[in-house]
Amino acid sequence: MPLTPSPLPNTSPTPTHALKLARQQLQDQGLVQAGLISERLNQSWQRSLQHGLAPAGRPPGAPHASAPQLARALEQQQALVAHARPVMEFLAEQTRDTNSMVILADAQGMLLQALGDAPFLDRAQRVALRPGANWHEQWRGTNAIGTTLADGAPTVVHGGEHFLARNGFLTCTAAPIFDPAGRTLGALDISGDHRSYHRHTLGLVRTAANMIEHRLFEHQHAGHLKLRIHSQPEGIATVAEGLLALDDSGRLVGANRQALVLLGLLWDALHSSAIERALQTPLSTFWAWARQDGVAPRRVVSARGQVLWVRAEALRSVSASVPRSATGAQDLPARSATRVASHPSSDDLAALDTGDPTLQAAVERARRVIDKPIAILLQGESGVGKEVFVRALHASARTQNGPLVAVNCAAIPESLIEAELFGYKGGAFTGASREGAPGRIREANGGTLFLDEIGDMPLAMQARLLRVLQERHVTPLGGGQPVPVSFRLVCATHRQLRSEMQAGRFREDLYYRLNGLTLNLPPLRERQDFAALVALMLGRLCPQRPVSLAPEVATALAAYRWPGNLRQLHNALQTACALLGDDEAELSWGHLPEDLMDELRPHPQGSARVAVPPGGLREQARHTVQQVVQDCGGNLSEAARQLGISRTTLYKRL
Ligand SMILES: Nc1ncnc2c1ncn2[C@@H]1O[C@H](COP(=O)(O)OP(=O)(O)OP(=O)(O)O)[C@@H](O)[C@H]1O
Repeated sequence: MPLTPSPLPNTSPTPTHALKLARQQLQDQGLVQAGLISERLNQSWQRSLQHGLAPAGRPPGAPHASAPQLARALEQQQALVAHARPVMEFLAEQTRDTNSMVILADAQGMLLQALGDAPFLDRAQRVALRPGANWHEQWRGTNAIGTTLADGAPTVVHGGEHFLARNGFLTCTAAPIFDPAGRTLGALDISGDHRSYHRHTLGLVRTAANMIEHRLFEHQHAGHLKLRIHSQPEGIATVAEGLLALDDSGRLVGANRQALVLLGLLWDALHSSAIERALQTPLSTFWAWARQDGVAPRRVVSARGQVLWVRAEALRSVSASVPRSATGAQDLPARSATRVASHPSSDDLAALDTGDPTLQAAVERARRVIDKPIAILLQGESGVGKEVFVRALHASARTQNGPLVAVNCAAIPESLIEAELFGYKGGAFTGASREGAPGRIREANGGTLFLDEIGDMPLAMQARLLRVLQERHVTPLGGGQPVPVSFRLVCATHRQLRSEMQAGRFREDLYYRLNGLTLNLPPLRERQDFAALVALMLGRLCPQRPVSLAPEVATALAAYRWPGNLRQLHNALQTACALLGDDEAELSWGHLPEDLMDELRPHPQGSARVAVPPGGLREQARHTVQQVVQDCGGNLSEAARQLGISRTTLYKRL
């Protein structure tokens, strides 16, 4: 899905004589001479020809959804329709008495809703400009909705620019609508009689599509820390602002296009980019700003060196939707905007404590050394939450509040690790940039240096790191003056570092330098706070309403061995929440990822295991659903009732 640069919209109609000539060439030769019409229009005409359409023909068998099919599409796009509706009404009001209508289409080009002037609606009906009709380019050739969806960019298609001559009485302007993960949800369009063309319509439609994206973003990321960004303080809280949503570790989990453009990122930055890098500001600072409601925007500098203004918001308290801990021991810690920063029982470290004694002890011990010059070594299996722990530790510290700089020692090629850590002078080695680089250790000055997977650091590098830790100076590759550095050091590994040392793979002197305090984080199967953890995760994943596990699923999950630890649990719950119908509040077997479900489903007692049905559980479930729908004569409500699932879940299954 394109973000930028996107194809330029046609901002003004093609001059009449050029358009006439171009249509003639299209009709006679199927090709239009370059320069006569815009390149984008030409490409769309060519696509229309490739779809087998003829300019003078009728749309061949364009699908029109039946009433139940339309109802199902509206249900599937509930959030889009609900958030678009007020914006559409506003647009319809603005364009009243202009012989036009406002249309919402889904990502496949099916018209979902239409509002507009009655006389024009009559005429529009005749070219099937009504809910249920499909305006994908495949069926109608060049048209604003179809072409916008094809190009992922706003479009004006005026009069004879429509591929089908029969649509030449229209002027149409559409803009795409994206969700906060960059997926195309649909398109918003204003269509009218070609005499009602107005060049400001494009701006109006783009702004309206933006407003819908804003509403969807606020809805979807109500539970996350949100950043509103703009290049000017006055741009904050306008439709022009950029929006970013962050997870607990400061990773981007949602954005709008403006934010990505401001940061110079693409959609694939979601779930991989850390805000601390993108805006060069520690996550703890954003949390601190978020706690101070109503504060003026703050100035930050992006990784590209651009000055930006930020307002941080975290208005909702997770505890509001999280049920009481199943252990009954305590309320789950809240991550809320009203948290008092200096109170240890309500900081990020305290929030990790959901009742497991081993983890509780680790939190307590970490708290004692957090503001002292003592290196911390975290050990634990993959996915137990070592990185999450380090981020909480950094955010909860009172000293060394500078940046948290994380380096994954296993992910950097051995040949680059030295330059990455210690920096280099310009031109120090082949491929080095002319300006040189300060290195990650210097970047962590005044903050925390987190060396993840330290057990994978090559021996030669271990010697250099030891020197830096002893001398508290870094000397860049290629020479230069040693630079003094001061940082909190936290290392993590999924290996047992002592065994690595005994096997000769890890330097003994470095080992003793790193483990001022060693903390072992427990694997999930050994934790005693499973129910509380699940409740906490569900509260974050499904912030709009309380969601819980069906009792038999809760029992099976609690007994499972979780080889991927918290990461695996989080991912399983995330999938389950995504499959949850809007009217469901309980996660049952059918919501779990299939591979996990197959492992968890209880087998009958005794040594004889149940015979697996041909094709496995998935095939059996599919067969059962189809059979019941057939038995109910296609009545989906009745079938859903008999199957004991919601209609939404049934649609998804089908
Ligand atoms: N305390 C927690 N609360 C909620 N979710 C958590 C918690 N700790 C970890 N997770 C989930 O588990 C995922 C993995 O955590 P993290 O990256 O910290 O593990 P890790 O031990 O560093 O893993 P690895 O050794 O593979 O790097 C997180 O992205 C998050 O989804």
